[in-house]
Amino acid sequence: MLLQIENLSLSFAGDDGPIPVLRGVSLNVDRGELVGLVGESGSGKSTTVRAALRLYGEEAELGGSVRIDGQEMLGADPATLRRVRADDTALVQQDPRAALNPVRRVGDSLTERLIRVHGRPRAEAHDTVRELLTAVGLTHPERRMRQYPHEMSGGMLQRVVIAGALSTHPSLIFADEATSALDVTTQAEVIAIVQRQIRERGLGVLFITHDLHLAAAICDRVHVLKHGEIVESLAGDRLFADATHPYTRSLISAAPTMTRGSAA
Ligand SMILES: Nc1ncnc2c1ncn2[C@@H]1O[C@H](COP(=O)(O)OP(=O)(O)OP(=O)(O)O)[C@@H](O)[C@H]1O
Repeated sequence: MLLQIENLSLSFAGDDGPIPVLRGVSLNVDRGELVGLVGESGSGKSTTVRAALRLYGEEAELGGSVRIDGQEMLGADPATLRRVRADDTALVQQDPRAALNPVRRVGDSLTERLIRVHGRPRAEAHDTVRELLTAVGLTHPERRMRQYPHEMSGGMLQRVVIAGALSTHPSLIFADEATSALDVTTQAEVIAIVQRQIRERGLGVLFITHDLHLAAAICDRVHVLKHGEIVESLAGDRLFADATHPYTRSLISAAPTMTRGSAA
C-alpha cells in the first residue's frame, strides 16, 4: 500500500483550547489508483494532505497513523521526513506560479532540484526535464526551459509543475485542486497525462477536488469529507447513483451541471 491513513486526527492550538480540524480520517491509496477526496471548502481536504506529509509544525497536534510506502510519518525524524517527501512523494497544488521561482528560468528550477536534492549529473537532469516536458504535452521543450514563468500561461505552467513532480519518480502524488484553475480542455489534457503515468508507472494519486463530476469521472474511489470526518466512501463510477449520506447528496445537488440552456 502506498498511502495508509488510519484514524488521523489534527487539532490546531487556539486561544480557547485546541481546535479540532481532522477527526479520525482513514483512507488508502494503492499502486495504480486514483483516489478522490471531496468536500466543501473548509472540510479539511488540504489539511489532510499537509498533515500526511507532516508539513505542520508545533501549531498542530496529530494523532493516528500515516504510512507512506510503509514508512510511518507520525513520529518520524526530520531526515526521514525529508527523504520521504523528496523521494517517494510529490505535491501538486492549484497555483503553479506559487510552485515556481518567478525570477528563474523554468528549466533551471526543474533541473536544479534534480541536481541538488537528488544528486543527478547536470546533463542527465537536463535530458530528463526535456523529455518530461515533451511527455506532458509541451512543444519546443528546449525553448520552454529557457522561459520564465511569466512568459507562460497557467495551463502551460501546470504542465511544467507536473513534469517537475514526475521528474523524481515519486510513487505517490498528492494533487490538491491541481487542475481546478485550468480551462476544461487543458484540465482534460493534464488529467490524461496523469492517468497515463498511473497506468505506465503504477503511480498512486490522492486527488483532492471540490468538483464531484470530475471525481466521479476519473477516480477509482471517492471519500467524502465533512468537518474533518469521512462520512461516505464510494466507487467513483457509483458516486452519483449510490450516495446515501445527506451531506454527499447535498454536495451532489449543489454541483453545477452543464445542460443545454443552463447558461441562459
Ligand atoms: N494553520 C491553521 N490554523 C488554524 N486553523 C486552520 C489552519 N489551517 C487550516 N485551518 C482550518 O482548518 C479547516 C480546514 O481547512 P482546509 O484548508 O483543510 O480545508 P479544505 O477542505 O482544503 O478547503 P479549501 O477547498 O477551501 O482549501 C478550516 O476551517 C481552516 O480554517
